[in-house]
Amino acid sequence: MGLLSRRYTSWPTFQELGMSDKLCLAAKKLYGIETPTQMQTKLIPAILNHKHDYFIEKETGAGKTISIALSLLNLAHADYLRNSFIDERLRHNQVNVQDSGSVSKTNHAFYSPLAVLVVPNRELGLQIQSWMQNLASEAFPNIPSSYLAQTFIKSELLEKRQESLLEEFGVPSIVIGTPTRLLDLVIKKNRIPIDFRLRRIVVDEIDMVIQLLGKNASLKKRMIRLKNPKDGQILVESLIRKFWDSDTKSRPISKLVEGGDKVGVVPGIFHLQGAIDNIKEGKKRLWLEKEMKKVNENLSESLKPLNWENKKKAFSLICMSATINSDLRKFLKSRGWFPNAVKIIQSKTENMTVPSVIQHSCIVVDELESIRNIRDKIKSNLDTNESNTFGNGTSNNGNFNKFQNDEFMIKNTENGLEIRGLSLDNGRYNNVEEANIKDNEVRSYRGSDVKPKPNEINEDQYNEIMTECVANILAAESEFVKTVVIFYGFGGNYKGFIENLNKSGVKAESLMNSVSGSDIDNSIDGNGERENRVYVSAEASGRGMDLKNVSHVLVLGAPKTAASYLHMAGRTGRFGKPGKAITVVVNKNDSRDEGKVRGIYSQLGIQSVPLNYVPE
Ligand SMILES: Nc1ncnc2c1ncn2[C@@H]1O[C@H](COP(=O)(O)OP(=O)(O)OP(=O)(O)O)[C@@H](O)[C@H]1O
Repeated sequence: MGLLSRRYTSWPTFQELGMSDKLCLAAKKLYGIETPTQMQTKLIPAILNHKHDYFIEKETGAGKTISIALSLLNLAHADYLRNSFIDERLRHNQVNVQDSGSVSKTNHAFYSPLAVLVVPNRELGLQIQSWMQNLASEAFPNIPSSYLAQTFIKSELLEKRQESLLEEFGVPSIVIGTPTRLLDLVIKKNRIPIDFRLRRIVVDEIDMVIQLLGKNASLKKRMIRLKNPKDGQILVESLIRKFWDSDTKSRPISKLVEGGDKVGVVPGIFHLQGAIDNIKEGKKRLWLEKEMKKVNENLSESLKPLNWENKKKAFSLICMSATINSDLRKFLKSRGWFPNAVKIIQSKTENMTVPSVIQHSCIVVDELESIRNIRDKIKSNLDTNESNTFGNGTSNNGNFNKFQNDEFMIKNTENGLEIRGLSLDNGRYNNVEEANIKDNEVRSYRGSDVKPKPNEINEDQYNEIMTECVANILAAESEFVKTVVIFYGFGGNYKGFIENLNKSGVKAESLMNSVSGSDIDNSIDGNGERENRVYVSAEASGRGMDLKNVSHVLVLGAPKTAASYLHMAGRTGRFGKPGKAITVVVNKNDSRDEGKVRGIYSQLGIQSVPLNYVPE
C-alpha cells in the first residue's frame, strides 16, 4: 500500500495538530503538503508539546524530516512573537518571560535556542535550511528567517556566511547543524549558549550520527571508539550537561558524576572489560588491559554516561531514522539519554521496511568481461552465450542518446558479453577505431591465463567499468529517467568518476550541488520544470536527502549492510512515488559482492526484478 492511500479526508488537519494557518498555507503552496499522514498526526504534536522522548522509526520518504522542519518552524514563530528581544536581566534572573513583557534591548532576538536539530551531513543540513527559509519567507515575510532558524555546517565557502548571520541576528530560536560544527560552536567556543530555554533536542538519522560499531567489530576498534566517541554522541550529551549547568535549581553536575565505581558507571567499559577477560594471556590482552587502565584513569567528562539523579527532565529528546535497531536503542539508554520511558512511533513491523513503490534490480559484472542480472542462486558455470544486450530501448533524452545501439560499450560478442574498451593500462580512447584496438588488447589479455586478482582492480578500472554500466543503464532506461542519484562505492573521492561520466556524455555532478549555490532554487523549491540531473554521492552525504523526481538510484558496489542499502535505495520511492534502485556489483574472482547483495535482498524481503536489457 502506497503512503498516499493512507490519507483520509476525516483525518485531522495540520491546523488541528497545532500548526499555524500561515505555515499550513505555505506548506501547501510550496510543497503540496496539505494533509498529515498517520505518522505525522503523532509526530507533530510530540514535537510541539515536548512532554516525552521519542524514537521515530518510519520508512524512508515517509515525511519525518519535513514534519520536524514544519513543527520547529511553528515553534520558532511562536517563540519569536512571545520571547524575542527580552531584557538580558530578565533572562539571567530566569524570570517567567510570559509575565515580563517584551523589552527590546539589542538587535539579537534570542540569547539561546529553544531547540537544536542535529543532522548527520552537510547536505541534509542545507536542505532543511532551504525548506525552512522558503517556508518562513512565505508564511512570515516580515520576520527575518535568521531570527527563527540558522544552519551550521562545516564548509570553507559557507562558514563565513554562517558566522556573519550569527553576528548580525544573534542566536536563532532553532539551531540546525552537523555534529562537528555544532560541537565547535556550542561546546568549544560557546558561540551559541545553551540554557534553561532549551526544550527539544532532535537527532535526525540517529544511526548515522552515532555509527554504532557492528557486532563483529574487533576489540581494538571497540577500544578506539570507547576513547573517541562520535561527535554526535558527545554533542548531545554536552547539550544536556549544559542545560543542567544552567538550571540553577538542580545540583551542580560535578557532584553527580564524582565517585562510584568508574567501571560500573560506564557500560561500554564494562562490556569491553568482560570481552578482554575472555582473551587468553598474550600481547593482545596485555595491550588491551593497558589501554583499559588508561581509559579508567582518565575518565573524561565525555566518556561518562549522563546521570540524571535529582535532575528535572524539562526537554524532550527525539531520535529518528528509518533504521534504528535494538542495539542502538540499548546503547543510547545505557548512555543515559532516556531517563524515562521512551515512546516509539514506528511502522507496523519492527523490521526494516522498504517502501513498496521501489523496484529493485542488480546487475553483476563477471570477471570484468560479461554482465548479467543477479541470479537467485549462484550458478557454477557462467552462461556466456546470451544474445541479449544493453540498449534495446529508444531514447528521447539528450543526455543519454550517445549510448544507443552501435555505440553501446557493453556488447554481445562471439566470446559473450564484453565491456568494450576497458583499458587495463588506464588509458582512454577517443573514437570507435581506437576503442576497437583497445578492445582487442583487452580480449587478448582476457584470453591469456592471467586473470586479475581481486585487488588488481584499481580505482581507475573500477571507474571505467562503472561508467560503462551507468551510461548504458541510463540509455536503456532513458524513457523513464528523470533525476538520478548514483552512490559511488569506491571510497569517498568520486571526482574522477564524475569526470569519467562527463567524458562519456553523462552530465553528472556532485550531490552537494543540489543544495548549494544556484541549484538550490531549482532542485528543492519545486517551482517550475526541472531539468533532469545526475547526482553522484557517497553513502554518507546522501543520507536523508529528499530530491525531487528521483526516478533512479544506482548503487555501485555491494552496500555494507541492509540498512545502508535501504537508505541509498530510499532516495527514490519517496512519499508513494515509484522509482527504481539498480545495484551494480563486480565479481572479482569470487562472488562475494553478489552474495552480499543477495543476502541484503533476502534480509529486506526484496524480490529482485531482472532488467530485460541485461541477460539473465
Ligand atoms: N503530508 C504530506 N503530504 C504531501 N507530501 C508530503 C507530506 N509529508 C511529506 N511529504 C513529502 O514527502 C517527501 C519525503 O519527506 P522527508 O524527506 O521528510 O522523508 P523522511 O521520512 O525524512 O525520509 P528519509 O528517511 O529518507 O530521511 C518530501 O518531498 C515531502 O515534501
